[in-house]
Amino acid sequence: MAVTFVTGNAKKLEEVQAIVGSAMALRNEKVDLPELQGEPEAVAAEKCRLAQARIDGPVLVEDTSLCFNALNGLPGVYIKWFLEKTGHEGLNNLLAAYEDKTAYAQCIFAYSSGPGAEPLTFVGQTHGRIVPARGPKDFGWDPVFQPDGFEQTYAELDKEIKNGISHRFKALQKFQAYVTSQQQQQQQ
Ligand SMILES: O=P(O)(O)OP(=O)(O)OP(=O)(O)OC[C@H]1O[C@@H](n2cnc3c(O)ncnc32)[C@H](O)[C@@H]1O
Ligand SMILES: [Mg+2]
Repeated sequence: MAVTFVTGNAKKLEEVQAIVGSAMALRNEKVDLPELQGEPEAVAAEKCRLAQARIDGPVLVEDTSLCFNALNGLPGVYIKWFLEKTGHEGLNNLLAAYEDKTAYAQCIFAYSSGPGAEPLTFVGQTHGRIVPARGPKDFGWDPVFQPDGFEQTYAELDKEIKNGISHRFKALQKFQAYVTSQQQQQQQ
């Protein structure tokens, strides 16, 4: 049965489709789920329960955090509001008082196989640092995040390169490995 990926974010959906390709049957439902608070895994799991309440069958959601090491992981799951209210410059300014500009991007997919099933979570992280904005401004905080090992920001990197090293890619790899293992068990 096709898995329904629930997100209100068209750019996320594009990346998920590009990463998964034809390997998995995914359909999309565009629902604006509430922005929850708490620890990232708990937020992703609760988001999945809320999505499952609206969708019959297997459901997948993801929640993305941008975590500054100098701030012990904040803005974290609240990055959406920080970005919206302070912009790229504000994100840089948050770190003005600190030497340490390192950060990590984190994606947590939460999957429920059907109503009543407890969500499973799959975490992916990519480490890097926060820099003044460079590159196209069409996806979130991509212009201010420069992944380790690269001279370009996420926004400046070719899409295929971002999708081969990203927090989203790493989390999806784990999710896809889980799905494959489930399919193998069913065949036995
Ligand atoms: O409906 P959902 O899936 O929740 O979509 P959303 O846009 O609300 O997404 P989140 O709640 O996960 O909030 C994450 C924020 O980070 C942004 N974001 C997510 N993934 C990103 C990425 O790979 N690069 C840059 N910005 C990203 C996104 O636009 C939001 O502002
Ligand atoms: Mg959201």
